[in-house]
Amino acid sequence: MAPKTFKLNNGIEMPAVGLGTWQSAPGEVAAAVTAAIKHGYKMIDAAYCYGNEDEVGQGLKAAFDAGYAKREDIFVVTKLWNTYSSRVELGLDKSLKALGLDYVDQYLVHWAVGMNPNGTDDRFPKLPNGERDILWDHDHVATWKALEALLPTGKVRSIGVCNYSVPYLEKLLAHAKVVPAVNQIENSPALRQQEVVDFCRQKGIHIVAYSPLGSTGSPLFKAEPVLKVAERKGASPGTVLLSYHVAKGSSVLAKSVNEDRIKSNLEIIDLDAEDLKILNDYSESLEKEGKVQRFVYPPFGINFGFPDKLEGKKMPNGLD
Ligand SMILES: NC(=O)C1=CN([C@@H]2O[C@H](COP(=O)(O)OP(=O)(O)OC[C@H]3O[C@@H](n4cnc5c(N)ncnc54)[C@H](OP(=O)(O)O)[C@@H]3O)[C@@H](O)[C@H]2O)C=CC1
Ligand SMILES: O=C[C@H](O)[C@@H](O)[C@@H](O)[C@H](O)C(=O)O
Repeated sequence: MAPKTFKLNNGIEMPAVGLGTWQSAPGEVAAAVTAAIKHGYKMIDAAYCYGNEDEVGQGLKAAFDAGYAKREDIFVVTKLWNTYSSRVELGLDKSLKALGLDYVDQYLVHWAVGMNPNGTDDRFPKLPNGERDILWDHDHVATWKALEALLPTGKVRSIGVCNYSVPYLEKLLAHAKVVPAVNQIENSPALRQQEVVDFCRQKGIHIVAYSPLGSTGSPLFKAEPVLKVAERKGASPGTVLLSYHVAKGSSVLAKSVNEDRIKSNLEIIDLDAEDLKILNDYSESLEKEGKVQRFVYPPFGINFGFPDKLEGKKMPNGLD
């Protein structure tokens, strides 16, 4: 049977499946969180930058008040936004306040980026030319050290990163006292990211797959190999796309604000070697043809070191 949790490198258990909340509209996300917990979700993924942590918090409270779960049964993840990269505890405190919680189960660096804390906007400061107001001398290792310092406060049970490629991880690990518990990355059969997945496995960093369904407006539900596995299993394409990660030993986050889809996304099935071969062959063919699909790549103008995106942009911190 597919595992329901995975043990992190600090010994705590992380659920295999979580509800995503990015782009979940105000007025919808609280109900989505409550419905998810009612139907058995044990993990909710949030972020300061999503601008909806207060509603996520309302959804959590409603679920706890209704007796669907207790606080300690739900693994709550949130993320440090780039304008707080040098004000880490403040960033966490703002998230905790919005969520109405006194601790989160996991706190993540959202991107290895610093953005101007005194710019035109709290989340997305811009330069007069419209570009993002990036701190080019930002040291992501210093931000990580500030996350490490949060552990003794009891306000976070685990810490990790998102969107870290191998070169960024190598630099981080050379200075880290605490190995990140997870690397939350975009991952799907259309973006297998084998290099960073293998590296993380070697280092004991658990992979959490985001945009597993291909994010908003996804073409993956119609991809022929996904449909083939769905037919073999008598399951929906969504179930195949989510079960694929759990079969590979990763956790997976699926966003929905629709109660039926929220419910169905919790159905994880066992994929066998033949199913995984069909999906892996699909990934390999996309890689060979240079057709891998990365659905989430915000316009930071930074080279994050992912092999499919080495487009000559600057890397901060002398990485290039
Ligand atoms: N760390 C990071 O930088 C990032 C983290 N994330 C996290 O990962 C989560 C998931 O990724 P996300 O990019 O949202 O995309 P997903 O791959 O989860 O896809 C979400 C989209 O698929 C639709 N959908 C959901 N379930 C089904 C289903 N069973 N059948 C058909 N359509 C479905 C949703 O619409 P509807 O709501 O109408 O059902 C929505 O449009 C995010 O919400 C966020 O929490 C995501 C991106 C980056
Ligand atoms: O978590 C989801 C994504 O990383 C999202 O936070 C970013 O894409 C953000 O909207 C941005 O534009 O930088």
